Amino acid sequence: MSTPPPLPDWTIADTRRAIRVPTARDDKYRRGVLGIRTGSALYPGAAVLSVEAALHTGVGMVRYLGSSEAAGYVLARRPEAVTAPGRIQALLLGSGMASVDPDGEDARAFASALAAGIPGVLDAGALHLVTTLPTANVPSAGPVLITPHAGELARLLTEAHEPFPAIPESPDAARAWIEDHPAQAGTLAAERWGATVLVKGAHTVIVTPHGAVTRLPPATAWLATAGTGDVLAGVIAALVAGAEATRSEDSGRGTPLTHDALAHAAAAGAHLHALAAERASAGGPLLALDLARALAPTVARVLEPGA
Ligand SMILES: NC(=O)C1=CN([C@@H]2O[C@H](COP(=O)(O)OP(=O)(O)OC[C@H]3O[C@@H](n4cnc5c(N)ncnc54)[C@H](O)[C@@H]3O)[C@@H](O)[C@H]2O)[C@@H](O)CC1
Ligand SMILES: Nc1ncnc2c1ncn2[C@@H]1O[C@H](COP(=O)(O)OP(=O)(O)O)[C@@H](O)[C@H]1O
Repeated sequence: MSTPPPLPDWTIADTRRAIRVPTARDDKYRRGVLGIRTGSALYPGAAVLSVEAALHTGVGMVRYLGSSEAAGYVLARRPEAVTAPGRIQALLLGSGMASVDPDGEDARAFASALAAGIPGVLDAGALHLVTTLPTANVPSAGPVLITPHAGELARLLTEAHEPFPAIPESPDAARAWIEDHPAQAGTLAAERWGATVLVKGAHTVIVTPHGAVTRLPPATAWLATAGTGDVLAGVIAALVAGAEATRSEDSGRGTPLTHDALAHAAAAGAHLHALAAERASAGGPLLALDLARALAPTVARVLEPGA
């Protein structure tokens, strides 16, 4: 296959445009509410990290709708999170979860959010749901973003019902190929499953189903530590909730967020994550929770005139 055309380099101004800055007319609901289904008895920390990241990126409210085991940790750390169900502008599913049952409650909740036109983000244990989404070809459905690392994308591509000829059969060889060709691998998945794909790693790229590719500048390799991907999912999902809040204010129901807008939020989220990593690391080791806390001053810095 041919290499998709790269877009121009990503800039601070591009990231700034993805941040929904509150105005005097806003309240917490108008700013956007993010639903989060992350964490599990096995990985409760991932729930804390994704919620922390979303709140520090800036969102009107987080509804934490994940496991009751993880909810206790989330609320102990962040009483700002609300566990009551209700309206949301975006839904994040999968960080810190073992393989999500396609017929279970989490998958059903995700599918009904999409059917209602709400954008969705799939991470970690929920990535495989992208292969069976009932709304993949429904124009009024919310668009889906998936955020795999090379190993997770290798599993998706090698286990696909209809094989991909370009992809080596063994998951290890496929992973190595994806690390060398993240844009091509992301394009295969995006075109096959009608989702926007963010391939994370040393070279993060975002691909839309119609083949637009965004490449992020390289981030610090101190990011290669447990929990930073859970933070990334929370950052991006918060920006998606803000984008959906703006879209619904401007256009109402019936015209869901476009994949271009979803990809823009994903790239801006990855950029904020990389800038916050610089701040949290300062040239040394960084911890995922400190990365999440560094997001608020990073957003402020990006919004400064002339940044
Ligand atoms: N604090 C938390 O709660 C965290 C939760 N996490 C969650 O953990 C789940 C699994 O994520 P992963 O990225 O680990 O999943 P992966 O499936 O990418 O990683 C597991 C793979 O790594 C291999 N592996 C494990 N230990 C290894 C070692 N010491 N040396 C070499 N290979 C090794 C395993 O054999 C397996 O193939 C996700 O749901 C994720 O969200 C992670 O984000 C880490 C932090
Ligand atoms: N070598 C690296 N250089 C720069 N960024 C990296 C590197 N390795 C990982 N990252 C980033 O760190 C994060 C790791 O995510 P992930 O693998 O899902 O970790 P976890 O599952 O522990 O949360 C991603 O944002 C990824 O882009």
